[in-house]
Amino acid sequence: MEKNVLKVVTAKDRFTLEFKNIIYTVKNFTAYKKVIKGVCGRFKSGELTAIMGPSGAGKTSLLNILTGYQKSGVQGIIKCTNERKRKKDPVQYKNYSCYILQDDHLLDYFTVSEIMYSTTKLKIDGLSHEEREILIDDILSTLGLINQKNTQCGRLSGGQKKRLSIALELIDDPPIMFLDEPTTGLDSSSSRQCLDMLKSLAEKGRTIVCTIHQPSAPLYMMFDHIYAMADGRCIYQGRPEDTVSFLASQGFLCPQYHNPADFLMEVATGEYGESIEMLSSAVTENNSVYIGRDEDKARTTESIAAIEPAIVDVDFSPNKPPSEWKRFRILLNKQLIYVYRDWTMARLKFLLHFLVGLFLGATYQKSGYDASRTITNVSFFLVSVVYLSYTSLMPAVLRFPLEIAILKKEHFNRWYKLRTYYASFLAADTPLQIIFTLAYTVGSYLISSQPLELYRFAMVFFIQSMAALISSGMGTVFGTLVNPVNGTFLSAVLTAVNVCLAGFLCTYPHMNKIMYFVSNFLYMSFCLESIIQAIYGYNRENLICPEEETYCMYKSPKELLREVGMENVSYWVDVGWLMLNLLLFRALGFLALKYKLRNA
Ligand SMILES: Nc1ncnc2c1ncn2[C@@H]1O[C@H](COP(=O)(O)OP(=O)(O)OP(=O)(O)O)[C@@H](O)[C@H]1O
Repeated sequence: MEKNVLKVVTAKDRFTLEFKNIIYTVKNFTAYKKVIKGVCGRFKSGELTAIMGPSGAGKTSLLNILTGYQKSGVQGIIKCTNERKRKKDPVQYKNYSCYILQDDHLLDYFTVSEIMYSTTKLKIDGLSHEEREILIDDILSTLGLINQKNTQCGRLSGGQKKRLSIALELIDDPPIMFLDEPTTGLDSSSSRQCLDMLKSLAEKGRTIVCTIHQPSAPLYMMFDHIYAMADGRCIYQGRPEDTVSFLASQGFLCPQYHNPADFLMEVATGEYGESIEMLSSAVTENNSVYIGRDEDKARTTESIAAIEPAIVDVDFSPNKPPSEWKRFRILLNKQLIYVYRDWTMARLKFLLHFLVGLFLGATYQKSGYDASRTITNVSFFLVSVVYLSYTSLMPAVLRFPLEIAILKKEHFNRWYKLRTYYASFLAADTPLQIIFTLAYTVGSYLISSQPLELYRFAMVFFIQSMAALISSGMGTVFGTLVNPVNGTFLSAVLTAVNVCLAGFLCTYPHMNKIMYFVSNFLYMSFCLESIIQAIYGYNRENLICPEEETYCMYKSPKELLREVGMENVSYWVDVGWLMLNLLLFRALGFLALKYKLRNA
């Protein structure tokens, strides 16, 4: 398959984006603030457009609105038209666009070629291995990344990461591209390379819109269309070479040899007196001139006509995407490779769980059969459940904020559905949690001298795994909804409450009735109850009372069950409640992610 990524876009797939009276209001505690104050404009195919303006002017807000990333608080009309179809709704033209965010969220442990390959599989179905390789080489060569093909993403420079983010979106070749500050953090030569590449893409008929801070004069002149903003209003839109004459017509004379972009920003920030109101009114008047300019229309039609005869095999009908099942397998594979490569994620944790199991087992040695240490043994299981819960909860709380950044970008650009991502996450996370729990349970169970009966071991292992899985689910919810600091605090509070009400530090017969009722909803109380049943229930024989002890109160396991108020507890009912807890937190995790993606 011969494929050139800088192909010409057919007339039918050229999109023009028009927006009218866009108002964006945000709520700051009790007050409302208008961030965008009724702007209008048109971004055409074949043009590289820059949204410019001083910091806080509303550039990113406008871009978020045009991409459909920001929906709440927005009023106005966005219309996307092309030669054959009339599309009015951002949700519809979203299928033809991509949004490259300012921060490049990439998986550090994958090489450029691996991440490109897995993304081609997520985006396009039905290509052979060779065809994918050709497509990848083509895109990487175009973006000057071919020499970094085997470099890990984490080791790329800022500019290379930016180009890789663009390369990933070019795989399914969208005719509309939005980029938030593609040159921020790049030196002048990398900025030029980046704009050169965007310009080439635009010249072939794509609609390319990016925000930019304050370009140098040569970079400014590379754009086809400037959309300048200040204080939520548009203060100039037109060709870069017309900037100086427009400002002069409004009484702002640009000094000779001064960069027009700098001058525009100086005027925007009020260095030459109050200007925003006047300029935005002038732009509104001129809008009809720019938008409806006959000469422009003629130019567009002309350029399409000139390009069309050269078109070969360039239909933009979206590539055939793979089924969500295929995507699930690709994502799962990616997650497993990542877990394998990041040795702290699996190997280090496995080793630590095993060592801590040995350590705690040795600490509670003999407590499993010694009747004088029965209470100590119950505390051993409480400590085990707390340990396994906390070590599953905290990584999820800390990991998810990073995960969401990648998820937002990939989900927004239609790489996969949220449910596919979540299913692959669960499919990778569940066995991991179970393996970690096994690493802990084997050593701790044997060294603390618990009954050597396989079914009791299996019952304890099962409950401890449930504790780890439920906590991981809770961690997903906290990590998604709140920042790591608040997530850590919430986790600590929740664990402390769970420990207090687990039925050991304060036994059920001695517990306040309301607190006893509350404990019925806490997973740790079910965990402890069912483990005590597994160890001391099921007609366990009397424990051994050491010779040096004159009396062992809990020689009979039934006595312990009676004392802690658990003689009528059923292991399987507790398992049922734990399953419900698990389902609840996994479902909440999904809803939290959905909420987060909707309210990006
Ligand atoms: N959700 C929000 N809540 C409160 N204020 C907001 C919100 N979103 C944007 N703003 C405010 O709106 C203004 C414009 O923000 P925006 O990020 O669009 O500016 P910008 O031009 O992209 O700035 P910069 O170049 O510094 O990134 C800022 O004053 C910002 O604080």
